[in-house]
Amino acid sequence: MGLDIKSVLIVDGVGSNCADILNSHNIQVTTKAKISKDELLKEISNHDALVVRSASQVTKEVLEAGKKLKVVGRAGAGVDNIDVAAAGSRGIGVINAPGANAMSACELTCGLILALARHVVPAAAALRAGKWERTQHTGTELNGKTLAILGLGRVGREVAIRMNAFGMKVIGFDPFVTSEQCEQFHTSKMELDEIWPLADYITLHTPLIESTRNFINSNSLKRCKKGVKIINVGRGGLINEKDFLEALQSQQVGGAALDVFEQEPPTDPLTLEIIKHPAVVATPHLGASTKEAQVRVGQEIAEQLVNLVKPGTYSTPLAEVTRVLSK
Ligand SMILES: O=C(O)[C@H](O)COP(=O)(O)O
Repeated sequence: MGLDIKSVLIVDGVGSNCADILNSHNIQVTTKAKISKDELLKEISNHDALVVRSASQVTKEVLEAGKKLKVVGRAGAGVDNIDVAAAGSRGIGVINAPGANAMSACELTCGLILALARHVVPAAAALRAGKWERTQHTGTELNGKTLAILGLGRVGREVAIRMNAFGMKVIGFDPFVTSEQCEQFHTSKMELDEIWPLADYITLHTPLIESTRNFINSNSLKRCKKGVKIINVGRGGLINEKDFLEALQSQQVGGAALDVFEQEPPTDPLTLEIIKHPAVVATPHLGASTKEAQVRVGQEIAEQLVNLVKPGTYSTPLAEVTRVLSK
C-alpha cells in the first residue's frame, strides 16, 4: 500500500515535466516558481508533499507548518537547505535526485577551470569596453598542472576524467573512496596535508556537512602554493569567506571561480567584495542550470513520488535521505 499523496507543492522553478508526470497520475500540483518564507509557511499546510531546489529553506518551522506533509523532494542533489533531522523526527521523508544534475555541475566546473587559466572573463570584459588587451591576459596551460579534487563523488570523478584529458595531474581527497576506485578515474588519492602544497587548482565537490564547513580557511590556504586557483561549484559554506578575501588580497589565492555562496543571493558586503575582486569569476549558482539536468531532476523526483503512491510504477529507485517512509 502506497502513501496517500493527493496534493504536491512545487517551488523554486522546478521543470514543468515534474508537474506533468504527477498530474498524469491524478496527483494535484500547485506550482509557485518563487515563494517567500511567509507564503511557504502558509501554503505548506495544504499539501502532502513539497518539491524544492536550493532556494527555499525547508526549516523545522516549515516542516511543523506542513500538518499533512509526508515527503519533501529535492529536485537536485544537496539537501543542506532541508532540516533532514527535523523531517525524520516528524516522520516526513526526504528524497533527492543525486546523480541527475552531476554532469551539468561537472561541465560548469571544467569550463571555469579553463576560464581561469586563460583569463576569458576579464579579457572579454575589457574588449567589450573597447580595450584590446593582449599581454595583460597571457594565461597558463593546464597541461602538466596539478588539479586537486576535494570530494570524489558523482561530480568530482567526472571532473577528474575530463581534466585528465587536458593533461592535468589529478589528485584527490575523499575519505569514502579507495585508492583502487580512484585509479578508475585516473586520480591519485592523497591526504589533505599532502594535497595543499601540490595543487595548482583546487576544486570543491563535497556536500556541506559539519565536517566540511569552512574546509577552505586561513590554515589550509596558507599551506597552498602561492597563487593557487580555487573553484567552487559545490556549496558556499565550504569556504570561509573572510579568510578567502584576505587570501585574495594578499594574492595567496591567484584566481577563483565561485558559483555558490554562503548566502544566496549574496548581500553580505564581504561576499560582494569577493565577487567584485578582479581575480574572481562569479556565477549565480548555475551548476545544475541546464535544460538536460532540469528535465532529469524533475522527472526523477516526480517518478519517485509516484512510486511512493503506487509502488513499482517506474523503475526509478527511491533516493531516500531519511529512512522513515518504510516505518
Ligand atoms: O545541490 C544541487 O543539486 C545543486 O547545487 C543544484 O541546485 P539547484 O537545484 O538550486 O540549481
